[in-house]
Amino acid sequence: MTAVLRLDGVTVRFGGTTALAGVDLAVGPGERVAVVGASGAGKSTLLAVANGAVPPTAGTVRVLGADPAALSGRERRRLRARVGTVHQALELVGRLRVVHDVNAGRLAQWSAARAAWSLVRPQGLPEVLAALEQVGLADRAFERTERLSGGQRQRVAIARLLVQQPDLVLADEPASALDPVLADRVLTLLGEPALARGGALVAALHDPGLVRRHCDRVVGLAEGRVVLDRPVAALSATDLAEFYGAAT
Ligand SMILES: Nc1ncnc2c1ncn2[C@@H]1O[C@H](COP(=O)(O)OP(=O)(O)OP(=O)(O)O)[C@@H](O)[C@H]1O
Repeated sequence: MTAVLRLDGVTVRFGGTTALAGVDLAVGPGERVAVVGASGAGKSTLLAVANGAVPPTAGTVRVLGADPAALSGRERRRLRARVGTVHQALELVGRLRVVHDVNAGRLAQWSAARAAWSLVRPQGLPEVLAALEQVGLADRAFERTERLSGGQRQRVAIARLLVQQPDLVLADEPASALDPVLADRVLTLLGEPALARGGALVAALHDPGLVRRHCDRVVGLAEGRVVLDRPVAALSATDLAEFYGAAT
């Protein structure tokens, strides 16, 4: 069975800082993996390596069966269309209207002409409005993204992923600015579509409750190393809390 995501001996160094140190990780179809660990443990770097944004200093990465570093520009673009990322910094374009920020999720699937025309006349509007409806923002579609609150922007980033329909979802603290009810809803929305297509969800999460309710497996990082890799069902009630406690 081909792993959706596979890291073998991945080390990432930024100058003198080692962000990841020899990480091995294989994520299979249908898995929902929580990446946990203290600030600076390497969670964001792991996600950045997985989406091809950061090349490993050593080791190999395979995303949906391909090595991003070995692909041509066109192949990399095709792979990017199948990987959905919710960044910690969200990477929305505040001056654009919400509808365009949501459609940015499909740019890698569109021709340059269609992408440009979409800024004049938004393409695929029914899907955009349906995605915004799912995150409770249908009435904000034509507002400028910069006028939304932090939690609302986070939901725009989720809607972008919903129209993209990726096979691998990489989410960096996707619910950090949301109230508990919305956080649960967003985690469900993020995971279900990818899993239904035999894909996977890998999410850095700070809330042990979200990990328990929405993930099957926990990978704990400390100083760039994997120090915990266990099914959620095998964690005792206090294990996670202890790991978070020990990791902070
Ligand atoms: N672009 C970069 N340049 C230099 N150092 C970096 C860079 N990105 C990350 N680092 C360093 O690598 C280490 C891991 O950072 P990373 O952002 O992956 O941690 P994290 O677990 O996601 O933290 P947080 O929970 O605070 O987001 C840290 O020491 C960080 O300072």
